[in-house]
This record gives sequence, C-alpha cells and structure tokens, in this order.
Amino acid sequence: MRRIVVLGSTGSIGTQTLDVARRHSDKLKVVGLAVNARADDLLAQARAFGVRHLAVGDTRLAGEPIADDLLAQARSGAAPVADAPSSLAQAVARRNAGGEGSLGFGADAVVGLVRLPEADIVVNALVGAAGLRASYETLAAGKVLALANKESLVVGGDLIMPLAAQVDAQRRAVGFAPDAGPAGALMPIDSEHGAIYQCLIGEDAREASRLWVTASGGPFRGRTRDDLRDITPAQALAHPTWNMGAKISIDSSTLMNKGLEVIEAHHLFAMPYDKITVVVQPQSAIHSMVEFADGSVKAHLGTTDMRIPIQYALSYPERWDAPVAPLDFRALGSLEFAAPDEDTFRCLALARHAGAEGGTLPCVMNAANEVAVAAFLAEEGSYLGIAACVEAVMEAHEREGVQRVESLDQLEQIDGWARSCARAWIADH
Ligand SMILES: NC(=O)C1=CN([C@@H]2O[C@H](COP(=O)(O)OP(=O)(O)OC[C@H]3O[C@@H](n4cnc5c(N)ncnc54)[C@H](OP(=O)(O)O)[C@@H]3O)[C@@H](O)[C@H]2O)C=CC1
Ligand SMILES: CC(=O)[C@@H](O)[C@H](O)COP(=O)(O)O
Ligand SMILES: [Mn+2]
Repeated sequence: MRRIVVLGSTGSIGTQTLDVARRHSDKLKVVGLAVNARADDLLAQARAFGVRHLAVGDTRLAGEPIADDLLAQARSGAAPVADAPSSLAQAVARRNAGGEGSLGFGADAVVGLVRLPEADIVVNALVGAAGLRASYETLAAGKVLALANKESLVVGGDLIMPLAAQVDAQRRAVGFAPDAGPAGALMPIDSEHGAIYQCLIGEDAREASRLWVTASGGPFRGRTRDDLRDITPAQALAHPTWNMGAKISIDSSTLMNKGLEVIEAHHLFAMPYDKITVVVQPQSAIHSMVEFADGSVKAHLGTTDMRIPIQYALSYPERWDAPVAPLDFRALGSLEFAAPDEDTFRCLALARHAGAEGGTLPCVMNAANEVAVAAFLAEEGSYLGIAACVEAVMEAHEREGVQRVESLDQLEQIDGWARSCARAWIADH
C-alpha cells in the first residue's frame, strides 16, 4: 500500500489523483488532503476516502462552521462505511489509519502535511510559486515528490534538484531501484515531463541529444498579435485539448506554459537550453520526445487525460491497469507538427531568456506572470498585457542585478518584490 498526501486535492490534478486512488484503492491509501478555500469539497473528499489529516490554506475559514465539521472528521478515526464490509474489516481499517487526526489552517499547516510519518508520497498539485516550499519540504523529509506544481522547479529548481538527488540515493541505498531506471524520488506529473521520463528509462541519459517538448499551440494557434488585442478570459480559458485549472489554461494560451515547461525540463533532465526544442503538436497525442546521439527518436503517446501521467507517477516502477481508454490510432487520423510562433506568443521567448540567464530571474518572471494572469482573469488587465508586464518586471530585475539562488527565504523575498512591481505596472497600464 502506498500512502499519499494530496496537496490541492480540489483542483484539476487533485480530483484526478483521487480518481486514480479510488480505482486502485488496493494499492493507494490517501492519508492527507490540503486545499485553499473549498472546504466543503475537502470535507466530502475526507469522508469519502476516510482521511483524517486535513489542511486549509485560507485562515479565515478557521472561524467558520465548516471548521467544526472538518475537526469532527479529523477526530473520527472511522474508515468510510463503503470500505468496511464487516465490523472486523472496519476495526482493521481503523487500526491501520494510525495516530491522531489533524486539522490546520494556513500555509504552514498545508506544508506540515508533507511531514506526516504515515505518508510515503506527496502529490503536489498546488498552483503557482505557493507550491515551492511544499516541494522542498517533501524531499527534505525524504519522501517521494509526485510533482504537478511546475512552478516549484521554475522558481526553485536549483534548490530542489540536489535534494531530489539525495533522496534518490537514499532510496537506492535501501534497495529501491528498478533494474533500468532512477529510484523515483521526484516523479513528474506534467504530461511532457512524464513522457520524457519514460522515454529515458533504460537509456544512458548522456546519450540523449535533444528533448522535443510538444505544445498544443493553445486556443489562439495561428492568430496574429492584432487578433489578440481584445481576447476575453472565457476565450483564453477554452483550451483545445486539455481540461485544466484556470491559471495553467491561460499560460497554455500565451505559451508561457511551454516556457515554464522548458525550464522544468532543464532542471529535471539536466539538459542545456539549446538542446530543448518546443514543437507544436496540435492533437496533443505525442506528449514529448527524446532524440538520441545516433539519430533515433523515442516518443511517448497516449490519450489526452492527466490520469495516465498521474497514475504512472504513483505506480512507478510498476504499471497498473489503465485509468482511461487507451489511444485508438485508427480514430486519431493525422499528426501535425509546426514551429511555435514566438513573435506573437512572446511569453515563450521571455521564459527561455529567464531560464538561460538563471539565478533569480525565473522566480521574477514567474511571479510577474502569476500577477498578470490573475489580473487578466479578474478583468483588471489585458491579454497582451501579460507578456508586457512580465517583460517589464524582468527588465527591472536585470537592471538591479540577477542573483544566485541561495535559499527559500531569498526566493520568497524576491517573489514578493516582483509581485509588487507587477501590480504597480498593471495599475499604470
Ligand atoms: N490541470 C492540469 O491538467 C495540469 C496541471 N499542471 C500543474 O499542476 C498544478 C495544479 O494545477 P491545476 O490542478 O490545474 O490547478 P487548480 O487551480 O485546478 O487547483 C489548484 C488546487 O490547489 C489549491 N490551492 C491553490 N492555492 C493554494 C494554497 N495557497 N494553499 C493550499 N491550497 C491551494 C486549490 O484549492 P481550492 O480549490 O480550495 O482553491 C486547488 O485544490 C499547477 O502548477 C499546474 O501548472 C501540470 C500539468 C497539467
Ligand atoms: C496536460 C499538460 O501537461 C499541460 O501542461 C499541457 O501541456 C497544456 O497544454 P499546452 O501544450 O497547450 O501548453
Ligand atoms: Mn504540460
């Protein structure tokens, strides 16, 4: 039984993770759940999965009646009735649940769940740089990090990857290492990175000469800059192939998502930026590809459903029964490929620049993007303003001097500076 904590359990990745856990309840046990504000949904999930360690990011909810219900659930110690066909089974399930339950409010309570002694794997499905500390603390606690929160690596890859290498070595030392593959301390959930991870298994990573990161092209593929002037949130949220949370959907439409993924790939696979190439693949059937020194290319394909990479991150090195119908190539028709239009979708080039410069610039770029995307969604900023704001804040940071990444505290301080800068820029435009 693999015991998992799901941070961001009410979101797109979080709910799909719970669906995988439901389908494989003989192999996965959910022991902790965290959300930001959807506390009613959290309570329903906790009851359905018999979870007694709960955290809510929004501290204002601590004084609401829902807090009493959550506390009752945390203290209940009862396995869900559906999982306990007899009183004996229920008694065993109660004993296995172990320890006292817990309920906490605020960012520290959310991060605190990663240190639960009964947790083996933490699924980080938080959104934005708010997920960085949880990623760091998961690996610092020697646990497996199943990572959807790509912003963690974009901002703090320099801190996270050395920790992941340590946990990988610890797991290898105690005998957890498949014959042909890494020990699985950091399992990427992002579809492209899950794909590359699988293409590299059984290979000598030093023989990989290029990573081909695929992009759908987003809802505005083929449009000109002029076409993008009056884009509304509803138009930008309508992703052509994936059903995702709001922030990543906007990032996909601007190609910032692909820029974040290039930086994520650089950290995860130690690949130089000039050997990471983005290719538009509008069907989103090829999730990414790895080219090797001898000219061979391995591609990973699958149904466009995140439950496949989520499940693989949890089952590795095993493969469990498919959570969705596999791809039917007869129905797929053709596969198209194109170069991305980086003049129209400037966020991709900005992110590449931030990644290549390194240090604290990706942190600044990411924070400015988060603020500009939130402003656009709140109809307080324009669509084209997203790239313009990111560029202006990056330039300001470069003028002041990009720093080497030293610590989480340093990153949080620079993130705060970039957010203020971005808010000021939006107020002025
Ligand atoms: N969705 C997808 O298909 C993919 C997503 N990703 C990445 O996965 C991450 C999650 O994306 P997605 O699931 O789409 O996002 P959603 O917006 O759908 O969900 C975010 C989840 O995180 C919770 N949350 C947000 N902020 C906090 C906080 N400060 N403290 C505690 N909980 C918080 C939300 O709680 P509440 O509901 O209470 O607000 C919600 O449960 C992102 O980094 C994204 O880039 C990567 C690949 C694909
Ligand atoms: C499902 C997933 O991994 C997303 O990150 C996806 O890649 C978004 O689609 P785009 O290719 O349009 O960015
Ligand atoms: Mn992706």
